[in-house]
Amino acid sequence: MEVLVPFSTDHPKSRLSAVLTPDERAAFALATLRDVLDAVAAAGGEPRVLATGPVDADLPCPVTVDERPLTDAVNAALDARLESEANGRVAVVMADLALATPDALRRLFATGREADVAIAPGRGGGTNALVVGYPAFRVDYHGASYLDHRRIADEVGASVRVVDSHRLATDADEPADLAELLIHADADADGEGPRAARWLREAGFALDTTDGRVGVERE
Ligand SMILES: Nc1nc2c(ncn2[C@@H]2O[C@H](COP(=O)(O)OP(=O)(O)OP(=O)(O)O)[C@@H](O)[C@H]2O)c(=O)[nH]1
Ligand SMILES: C[C@H](OP(=O)(O)O)C(=O)O
Repeated sequence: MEVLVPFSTDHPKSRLSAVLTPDERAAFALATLRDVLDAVAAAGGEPRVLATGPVDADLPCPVTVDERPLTDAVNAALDARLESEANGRVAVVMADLALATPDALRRLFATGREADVAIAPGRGGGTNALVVGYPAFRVDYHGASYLDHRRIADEVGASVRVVDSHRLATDADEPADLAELLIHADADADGEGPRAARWLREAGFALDTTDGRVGVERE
């Protein structure tokens, strides 16, 4: 299954600007993208990065550059693929799913074969990953896009399955998400763990468990 991985090269991860400089945000976003591409390939998907501009790095898969906003770029890519492939399916997996594992993605892809649309919601109402096998379905990202995607599927008569996955629900959007990333990368790491968590540790981030909800602190 082809797996589109949208990636913003413009001002990535602006919601992390309180804790990371622009160069750090770009490096962290790239580390996370690489983790996601590896996990997609290990799950049997064929990743393709859908980027807003050229990616200044060697990536293990093709890159399509489309400067349009996220929703327009993804819909154009879905159109091109679903029209030409009868019964074909395309997945869209966000590049900031720092905890995505091959197992979690395999489950997403398998669920996507059982319905017209499979959605892995993000915490906070976003759509972190989906599989589309229904040409009339269109994405509409931002805001509570999980609810919007369910409504759109309903309107066009597409069946929906929801993938309930902690790993796919966690995206690296805000400083609190970095704690989530360190917690689970630490618990599951064999060897050095994924690049994104390693990058955070090397940048001096550690869990802050001193009081209340666990967060991150930086040396
Ligand atoms: N191709 C493409 N990808 C995008 C675009 N905007 C965001 N993305 C990617 O879509 C995913 C979800 O993005 P968001 O979390 O909404 O945005 P972000 O740029 O990562 O972070 P913020 O600036 O904090 O909103 C990430 O993988 C982004 O790299 C866009 O306009 N085009
Ligand atoms: C793209 C957007 O991501 P978020 O801003 O919720 O991370 C969404 O899932 O609709």
